[in-house]
Amino acid sequence: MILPQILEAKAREVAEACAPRASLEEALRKPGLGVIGEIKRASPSRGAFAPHADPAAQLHLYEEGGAAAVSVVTDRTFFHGDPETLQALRPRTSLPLLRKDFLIHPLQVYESRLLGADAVLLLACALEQRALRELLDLARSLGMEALVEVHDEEELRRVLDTSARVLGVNNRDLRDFSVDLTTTRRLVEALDRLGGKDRVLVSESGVRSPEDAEKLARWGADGILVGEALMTDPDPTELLRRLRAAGGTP
Ligand SMILES: O=P(O)(O)OC[C@@H](O)[C@@H](O)c1c[nH]c2ccccc12
Repeated sequence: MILPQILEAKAREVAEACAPRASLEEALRKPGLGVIGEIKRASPSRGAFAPHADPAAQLHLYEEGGAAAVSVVTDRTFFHGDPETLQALRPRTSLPLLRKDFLIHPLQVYESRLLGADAVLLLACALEQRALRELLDLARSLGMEALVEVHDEEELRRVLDTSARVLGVNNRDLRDFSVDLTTTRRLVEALDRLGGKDRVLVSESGVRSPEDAEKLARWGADGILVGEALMTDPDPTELLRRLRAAGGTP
C-alpha cells in the first residue's frame, strides 16, 4: 500500500509549511527600539509618494539599516500595493515579513501564509470580537503571528481580552488622517494600568525623525513602524540607523 506513505509524507509537508518561521515578537523583544520598515508606494492620506520605488532594493536598504522586520502593504486599490510583491520578497530575506492589508475573512489569512508572510495585520476597528479571535487563532495555527492595531483605549481593552501578543498603536486617526504621536504615550499608560505589560507594543504612523523615535522609546514603545519617511528619504539605511540609535538600540 502506497497511500499511507503518501499521506505520511503529506502530513510532514503540511507541518513544515505551518511551522513558525522568523518571529516578529522575538525581534521586537530585543533590547532597544526595534524598527519595522514598511514598503508602501501610496496612501489615501498622502497620494502616491514613491510610485517608482523598487521593493527588492528597499528591502535590502532596510536590512542594511538593521530593521527588526519588514512590513509590506499589499492593498492595490487604496495603497497601490500588491500581494505578488510580498511573494517576490519572501526568498530574499530571513527577516520577519508582515503583510499589511485589511483582513476581514479567513481566506485572506490562508492567502497571507501562501504568499510567505510571517505575520499579518489585524485591525481591531475593522473586526468584531469574534472575528478578531477567529483570525488570530487561524493565523497562529498556520504558524503566523499577528500585529493587532488599536486607536483608542476601548479597542485596547478588547484586544487585551484576546491572545494577541503584539499590539500596534496607530498614531493616525483614520477618521481625519491627523497624526498625534502622544496617542502612543496615552495607550502605553493605559496598557500598564490594564495589566498588559507582557504584551509587545509597536507605535505606528507619522514617525519621521530620530527625535520622534527617542520620544516613543522613552514613552515605552518596544518598536516603531515607519513607512513614508523611509520610502521618501534619499538614504533610508542611514535614517533607519539613526532611528534605532535615538531609540537606544545597542
Ligand atoms: O507611512 P507612515 O506614516 O510611517 O505609516 C506607516 C503605517 O503605520 C501605515 O502605513 C499604516 C498603519 N495602519 C495601517 C493599516 C493598513 C495600511 C497601512 C497602515
